[in-house]
Amino acid sequence: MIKAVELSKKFDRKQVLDQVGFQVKKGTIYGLLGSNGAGKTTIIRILAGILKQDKGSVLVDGKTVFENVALKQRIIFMPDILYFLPQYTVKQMGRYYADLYANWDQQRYDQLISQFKLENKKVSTFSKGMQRQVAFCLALAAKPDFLIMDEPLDGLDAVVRQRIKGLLINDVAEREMTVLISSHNLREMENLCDDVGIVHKGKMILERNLDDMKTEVQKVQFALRKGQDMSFLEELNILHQEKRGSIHLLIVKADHQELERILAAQNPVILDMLPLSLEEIFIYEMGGAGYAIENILD
Ligand SMILES: Nc1ncnc2c1ncn2[C@@H]1O[C@H](COP(=O)(O)OP(=O)(O)OP(=O)(O)O)[C@@H](O)[C@H]1O
Repeated sequence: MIKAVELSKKFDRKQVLDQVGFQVKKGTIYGLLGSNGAGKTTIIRILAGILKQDKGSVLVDGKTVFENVALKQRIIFMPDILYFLPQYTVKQMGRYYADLYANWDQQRYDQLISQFKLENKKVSTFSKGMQRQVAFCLALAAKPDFLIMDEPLDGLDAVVRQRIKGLLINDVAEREMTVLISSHNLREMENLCDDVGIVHKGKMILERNLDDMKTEVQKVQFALRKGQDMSFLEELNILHQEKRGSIHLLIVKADHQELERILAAQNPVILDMLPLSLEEIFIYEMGGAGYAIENILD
């Protein structure tokens, strides 16, 4: 498990992180979401042991990362700006990682390199997107227990992004790898993460389990007969309500079947339970804090 407790950090006099806390459970993927400058990279650098917080603590498997060599062996940190040893080819980078990481799997590295169709050239001569693919091959072949990545899918085309997501999900399912991934795009994280946390101006403003979120909030449209009593609506936890002609549209925090039962009991003329995207749930749930959400829905 990765556990961050009340992390605070100032740069000069600016409070960049203010008591940020979250947990990434073993064998799950956590998405750290936020717009530019929210504090994601700072959090990730602290987790990776590159930067020291002013206050709070970070524990990985119950231990601190800073200056813990044995623990660092089990963690791969993929920064937003990649660094490769100058002059090193794809194969040479593999040999370098083999020396660093006890779990290194050469066969897997060779497989991944051929799957991504990467030639054995100097990594520095590759495009940014190809360098990112090499970084993923290295990270996955090192078989870390913890993989911490800062905006890793940026600049990759849709096919490669999908392939990488598949590989990550596979390692999480098979080896119980624990993943923390930062992103400024909620849609990108929707089919990847188990949990997400939204950081805004250095504060954690919302943390949710995505499966729970999808089962807890419903969208429904219905129409009743003219003049029919609507007082049953007062019993519902309505996040959003609209009326178009005789049709009512509701976003409600409720169990799917329970809501359907309540509405069906009114003998409606029309009753449709509608699909709801994660984006819509966030927008309605966040209410007044919508400003922080808009930027991660591009
Ligand atoms: N070394 C530093 N010195 C001074 N200020 C810094 C430093 N690193 C980050 N900051 C400031 O801290 C704030 C948070 O930056 P951070 O890089 O953590 O945000 P982010 O969420 O990763 O943003 P982005 O999505 O743009 O990468 C910003 O206001 C940034 O200017």
